[in-house]
Amino acid sequence: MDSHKSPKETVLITGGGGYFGFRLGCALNLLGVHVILFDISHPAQTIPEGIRFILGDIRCLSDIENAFQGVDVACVFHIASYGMSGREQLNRSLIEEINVGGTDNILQACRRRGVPRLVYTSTFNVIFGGQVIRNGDESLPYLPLHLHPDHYSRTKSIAEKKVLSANGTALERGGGVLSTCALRPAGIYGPGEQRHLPRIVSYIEKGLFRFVYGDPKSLVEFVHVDNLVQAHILASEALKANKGHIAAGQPYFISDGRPVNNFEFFRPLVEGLGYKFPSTRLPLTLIYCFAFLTEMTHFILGRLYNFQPFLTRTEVYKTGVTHYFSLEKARKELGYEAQPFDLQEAVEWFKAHGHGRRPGSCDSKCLVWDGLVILLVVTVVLVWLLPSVILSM
Ligand SMILES: NC(=O)c1ccc[n+]([C@@H]2O[C@H](COP(=O)([O-])OP(=O)(O)OC[C@H]3O[C@@H](n4cnc5c(N)ncnc54)[C@H](O)[C@@H]3O)[C@@H](O)[C@H]2O)c1
Repeated sequence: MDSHKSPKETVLITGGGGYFGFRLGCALNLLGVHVILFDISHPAQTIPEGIRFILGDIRCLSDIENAFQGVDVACVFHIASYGMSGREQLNRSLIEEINVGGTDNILQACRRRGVPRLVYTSTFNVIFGGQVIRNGDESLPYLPLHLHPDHYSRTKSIAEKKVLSANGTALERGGGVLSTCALRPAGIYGPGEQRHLPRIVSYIEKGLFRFVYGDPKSLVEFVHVDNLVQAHILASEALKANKGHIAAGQPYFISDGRPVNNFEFFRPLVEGLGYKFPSTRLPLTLIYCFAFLTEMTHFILGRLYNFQPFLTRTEVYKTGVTHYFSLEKARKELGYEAQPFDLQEAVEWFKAHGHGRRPGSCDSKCLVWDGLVILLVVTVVLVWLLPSVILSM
């Protein structure tokens, strides 16, 4: 953000208590921007001086209106969302209320309060739903809503369309129109990331990371949190009149620009924490069936015990099926250049927080988990084969 020309600009970040929103808020604060973080939960870290935190729910219009009281917000970064991974993925009504209803409320508040710019944090998943995509670009059509394997991706797609079609709508205060754009990030990583990495580390530590799956040549992408911060700041600038509103109404894919096999990407984390990288490779369809069974079990038992599913179908696709996108449009129109990062910082973060293999620490526990994993695989194979055996009788 151009801190020299607009040092007193105020921005509001929904989901500002979360991993990415907080990181973006801190970066903008360092640039001299006035930052308001708006979230239903407090950030995990101490809030730096100069940043204001407002506790509130995007499902509640009055909470949002209160956050806008007494300030002229120049840009909203709409980052808050729900249902991305693990057990959250299976709570359909909450996902819809937050991702769709919450986005409606934010757009309405922007128009009422005369906020001229909004950057929406979308996802690769609005396009990808398990089909192979190599170097796709923004001309690709949205995945039809009924083909989404999960409700989070479906609702992110609905919300992105709402955000982009709100571009150019009249503001009720101060004249002018609302300019909007959407950034579609790959999987986010970085030090202190709390959504994916701790889950992976806990699987490694429990000895559950005993196999990989899918084609070793399959490629996916990731984005370092600071590259994503850079992209959001550039997108906010590219919505301004002095940049010809070039980003207005536009979506952009954002990644590190380095397609990589999902499991190879995590190799430095596994080995950096002192564990052996698994050599067993299972077929993708087997794991997909297993994920399906896990989801069914959660559907039946989830009300009694809301356990964390080992993997969901969407997670199997996202990790095992090739999909990567071109950064050309983001480079040309936003000036985005991905910086080189790797998982080393994250490894150091986990070590500093007491993780890492101690000699002889997991051998007996691992035997138990090996037994359980074998049992699960056998169950899945049986459930998989049973219908065809019955049909052939
Ligand atoms: N993490 C990834 O790998 C990934 C990949 C692609 C896209 N995204 C998108 O990036 C964004 C940020 O992801 P993240 O990993 O930082 O997620 P996160 O879960 O750390 O942050 C989301 C924040 O939204 C807040 N929130 C949820 N419901 C809310 C509500 N009703 N009102 C106000 N705040 C609410 C949460 O409390 C949380 O702090 C999300 O929009 C997500 O869809 C993430």
